[in-house]
Amino acid sequence: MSVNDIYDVIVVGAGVVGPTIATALARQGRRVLIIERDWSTPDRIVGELLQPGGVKALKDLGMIQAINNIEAIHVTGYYVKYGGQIVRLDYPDKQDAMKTSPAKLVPDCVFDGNDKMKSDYTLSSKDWEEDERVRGVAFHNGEFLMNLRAMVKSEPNVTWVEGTATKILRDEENPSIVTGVLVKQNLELKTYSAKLTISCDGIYSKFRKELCAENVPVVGSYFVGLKLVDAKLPMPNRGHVILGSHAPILIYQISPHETRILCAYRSTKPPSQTNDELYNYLRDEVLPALPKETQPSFEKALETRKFRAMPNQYLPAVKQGKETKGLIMLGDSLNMRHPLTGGGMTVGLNDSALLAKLLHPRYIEDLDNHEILTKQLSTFHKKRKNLDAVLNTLSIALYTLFAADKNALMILQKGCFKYFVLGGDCVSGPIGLLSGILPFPMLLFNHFFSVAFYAIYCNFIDRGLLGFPIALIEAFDTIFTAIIVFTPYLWKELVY
Ligand SMILES: Cc1cc2nc3c(=O)[nH]c(=O)nc-3n(C[C@H](O)[C@H](O)[C@H](O)COP(=O)(O)OP(=O)(O)OC[C@H]3O[C@@H](n4cnc5c(N)ncnc54)[C@H](O)[C@@H]3O)c2cc1C
Repeated sequence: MSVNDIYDVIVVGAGVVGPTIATALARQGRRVLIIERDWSTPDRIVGELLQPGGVKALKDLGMIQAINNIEAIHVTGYYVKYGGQIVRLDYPDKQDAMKTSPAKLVPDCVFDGNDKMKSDYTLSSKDWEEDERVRGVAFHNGEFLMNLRAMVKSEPNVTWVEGTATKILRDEENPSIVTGVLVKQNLELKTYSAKLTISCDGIYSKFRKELCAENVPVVGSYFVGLKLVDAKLPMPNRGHVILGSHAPILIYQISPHETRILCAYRSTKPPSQTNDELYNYLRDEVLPALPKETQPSFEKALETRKFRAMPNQYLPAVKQGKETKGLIMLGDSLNMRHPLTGGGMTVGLNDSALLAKLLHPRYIEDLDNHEILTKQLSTFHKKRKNLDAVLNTLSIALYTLFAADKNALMILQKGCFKYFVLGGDCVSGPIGLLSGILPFPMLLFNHFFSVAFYAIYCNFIDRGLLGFPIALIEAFDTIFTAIIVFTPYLWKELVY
């Protein structure tokens, strides 16, 4: 075992979030070590659609170039299909986005490296700049990551190593203080020390239990991913959401020839591929629900039987810096939500931008000043809440409605679609919330319960005069269900 230099910061994990916080802190003059177990291009089905709120955070971090030269596809909103009906949801106006930027959480802080973000931004073509609406972007997750990694590696204050962090090291005299990590590099164990360790080790984080052993992720369902080749989509440059009696299906183009399809699977256990259950579900329930023009590419993908499943987990964030000092969780190791709304990277990148601002040397000169660090982490916990409460609660609530498996949820699902059909604020509000542009929990509350009451109203109309008594009973059940699927999550997100 060898003892290496002491760094200001160790970042564990070079996925989506790790390189951004490492780069931001290095640009503030900190000496940063970033540890990743595998620097080669990952091939994953996660993190392929970045919402406009995430694009903005990436700009804020001075790393917008990471979406360059990867044949990324710009995204202008959503296409939602419910049975035979279709509704188009456009992302919000840029003007609204300017007024409500989540990146303005700490308005008076500017990155030292801000100038770097002006150059070479392929998607900031005239077309992009002149579009009056904000945009999202879809890409190969692996290629996006490789751009982020190239950027962090090029920072003069950054040292990078390939190895697996195996243990968090604590001060012998005061074990509440984290002093670094033990890393397995080839077959050797190395000790790296730092004033601050930031763990961005993702969904299966080894280290989140160091902060709070009781806060464990809950698997709600699975997503099964397939890659479609040269798929025809009814509305290109949009995320496609297909609703019906099946669990929700998501489709978005990730490169000129490839399109991702994620099919939700209502199970808390991974779907077995050893029998035909999954194949039959995809063939019998998913295929007929898809838009006609998309079906041929799906059929081809189905025949390859190359299905990849990922768990959809929920994990509320805990307050950091109190009991364990010198260790911060960021990204999926801190907080997870349902991927249906594609909010994970937006939360992670906004958290990264906010944390970097709060750790700027003008606020905390020495990162081992635990008193100030605890204060800044408390501010971090408070300031991240608005955006994160919106994206996390919305993801869980929408999934519950869209994967409806009981009558009250089906009423809510139908009502939600009909609410979108109304247009105006009934679209701009929800899509502004989902895109990470409107970080207002009360707005989410208003829209959610407007959907619930509208769903009840629509159900009364559908049932007619004769069905009034049934509709009345269903009204109580629906409002009760709406409260149960929504308020505990919003409460957890805002209060803890
Ligand atoms: C099915 C699915 C689809 C999703 N789709 C989207 C989407 O379209 N849009 C969106 O915004 N979000 C999406 N998400 C969420 C998104 O992928 C995550 O929020 C995001 O990747 C989190 O970034 P991260 O850096 O925290 O973790 P990751 O990106 O997973 O990075 C973790 C990194 O840490 C490394 N690592 C782990 N342990 C160690 C260790 N011990 N030592 C060294 N290195 C280590 C890993 O190799 C990896 O590189 C999806 C999630 C799922 C499950």
